[in-house]
Amino acid sequence: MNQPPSFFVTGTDTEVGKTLVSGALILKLQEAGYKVSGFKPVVAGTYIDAQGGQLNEDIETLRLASGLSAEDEKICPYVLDSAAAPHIVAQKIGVHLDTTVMLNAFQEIKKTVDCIVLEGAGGFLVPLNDQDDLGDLAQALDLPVILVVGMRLGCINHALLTCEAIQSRQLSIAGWVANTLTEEMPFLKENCQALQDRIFTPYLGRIPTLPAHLRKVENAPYSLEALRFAAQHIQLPDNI
Ligand SMILES: Nc1ncnc2c1ncn2[C@@H]1O[C@H](COP(=O)(O)OP(=O)(O)OP(=O)(O)O)[C@@H](O)[C@H]1O
Ligand SMILES: C[C@H](N)[C@H](N)CCCCCC(=O)O
Ligand SMILES: [Mg+2]
Repeated sequence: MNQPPSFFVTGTDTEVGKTLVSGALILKLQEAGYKVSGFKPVVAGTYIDAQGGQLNEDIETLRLASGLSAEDEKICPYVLDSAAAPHIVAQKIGVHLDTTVMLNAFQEIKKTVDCIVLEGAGGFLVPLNDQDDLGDLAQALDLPVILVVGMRLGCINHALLTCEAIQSRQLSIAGWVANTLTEEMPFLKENCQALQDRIFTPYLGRIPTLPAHLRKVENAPYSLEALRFAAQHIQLPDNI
């Protein structure tokens, strides 16, 4: 069996469904027979769970999808408490977000799995420190990118800008996903078509609005059921 590539999942913005799609991709790669782990280079925003543990929703979702327990491999080297731009939160507490630390953490996990689904933080050019941003990390890893488009007004421009930024770094876009954040988006079909007409990379599918019982609750990860629902509506990039 060929080794699949790892993927860098980015989005048109923060809160567009990158975690939902990353979890769904992990499930699909597992279904295809691969050992997969999620990875986050940095998270910003934690909550305290019933057992008093300090957790992050994205890490817990990726851990759940990957079938990892809390004791397993650490899938995020930087866990910051405040839900804000990571480089600002880090600076406030005197932490330098170091891309080398992220690259090393990624490579360590890579030794234990066939492939990694890395979820970015916010959009593609979110800064990590005064020099580097997430696009630099994607470039250093040289990973194919999967773009999640959160279907809301403004997403056409955001999607096209993001594609330009990815391609200007000589990275390939393995595909893009339309994620229907709300049912009420006017002209949803036309917006999807406008994107398909302008993004010349594989369209991996459209995730409908999650049914009410699958919606994510605050301070908790997505359920496996929600990730399975999303997985049913997307396909893996070709040749996997
Ligand atoms: N298809 C969908 N239907 C309904 N709600 C959705 C859908 N996709 C995402 N959401 C909601 O949008 C919010 C953001 O989703 P998610 O956490 O996956 O985004 P993200 O891009 O990973 O955000 P971040 O930048 O914080 O990592 C969540 O509250 C989630 O429940
Ligand atoms: C806290 C949030 N959920 C994300 N993890 C980080 C989003 C950073 C956005 C920064 C920006 O583009 O202005
Ligand atoms: Mg997320």
